Amino acid sequence: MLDNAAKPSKPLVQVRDLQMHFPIYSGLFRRQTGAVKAVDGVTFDVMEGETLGLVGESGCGKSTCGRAILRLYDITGGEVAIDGARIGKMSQGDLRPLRPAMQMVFQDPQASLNPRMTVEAIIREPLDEHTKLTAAEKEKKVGELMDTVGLNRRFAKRYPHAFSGGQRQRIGIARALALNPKFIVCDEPIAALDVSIQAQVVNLLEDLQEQFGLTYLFISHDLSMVRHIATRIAVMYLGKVVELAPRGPLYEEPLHPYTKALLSAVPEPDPALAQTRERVVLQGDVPSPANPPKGCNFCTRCPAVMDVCRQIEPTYQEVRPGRFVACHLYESTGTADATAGHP
Ligand SMILES: Nc1ncnc2c1ncn2[C@@H]1O[C@H](COP(=O)(O)OP(=O)(O)OP(=O)(O)O)[C@@H](O)[C@H]1O
Repeated sequence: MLDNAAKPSKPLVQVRDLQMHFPIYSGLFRRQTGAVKAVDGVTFDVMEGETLGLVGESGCGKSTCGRAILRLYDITGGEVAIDGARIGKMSQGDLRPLRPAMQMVFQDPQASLNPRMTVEAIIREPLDEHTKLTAAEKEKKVGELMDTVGLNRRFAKRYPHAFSGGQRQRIGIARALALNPKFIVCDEPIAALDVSIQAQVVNLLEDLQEQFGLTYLFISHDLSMVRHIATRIAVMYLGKVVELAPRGPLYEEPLHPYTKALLSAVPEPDPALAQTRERVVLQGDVPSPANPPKGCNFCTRCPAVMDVCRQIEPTYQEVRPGRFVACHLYESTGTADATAGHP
């Protein structure tokens, strides 16, 4: 297991009040009648060399958040800085030279790899687009990348369908590594794989992080898996981060009622902690991100709901060193306002 917690580091990625709203059009004239607030005011840092886990139920906005950070979308609001470069409002042209530094590994290697391209061509494509290497240099680099991710070079001329799910994910990872990135968004990279293969891919990602000093945003709905790979974890609910904490404290003592509920459904390997953990069953469904509740987004399902929660949105604030929570239960104990210091 990788433990970066002790390494002092600086933020590589800074996300501030990020918003990604998808317009809803309806009627004869296709007028905009609303918006899906998939990401609605997310703030966090990803420290150099760390793995920040981003967890939450399906549809809470994790993938949209990852893609918006990489500027695969024109974001609705907020700012993103990568290695000091403010990219939130940059044009795609200005972003181009920065693209090599930030890459993505997708959930479904089957869908994300072009079935009509050989493995060699898939891995070489970013080199074709972003470098002036000669054909021989590219061939050498592709071979090295295949070695790095544990793919046999002999299979370079084969097509993705000839590979297993785990091997296809290795192809996706090799492609993501081709331009020597600093930051990789791993969007549920093992969710589509057999359980027996998942650990191998996680181990590969950890080895690569160590070898190349990579920084990961690791998106997953699987809290027991994230516990093994993430240094810190951000919990999302309905477009917002409700809690962010280092791995140990989050699992030992979750603060936000939503985190408590999520964790109560995860088997706890530590018997002492398992005894103290109360089972929280959430009532009702997640509201639509097109029509989130007034006040706190979680108020319609929160077991600890108070009157204020239905009126006023809680402030996302540092309630203990390194622990950020958006919940009225902790407002009075807050040590900082939302703009002073960041996770
Ligand atoms: N291009 C889009 N246009 C409109 N709505 C979208 C678009 N992409 C995502 N959404 C909506 O935004 C919300 C968040 O979706 P997102 O895929 O980011 O969630 P997620 O947490 O990653 O879920 P999952 O784990 O199922 O992928 C959902 O309600 C989804 O339907």
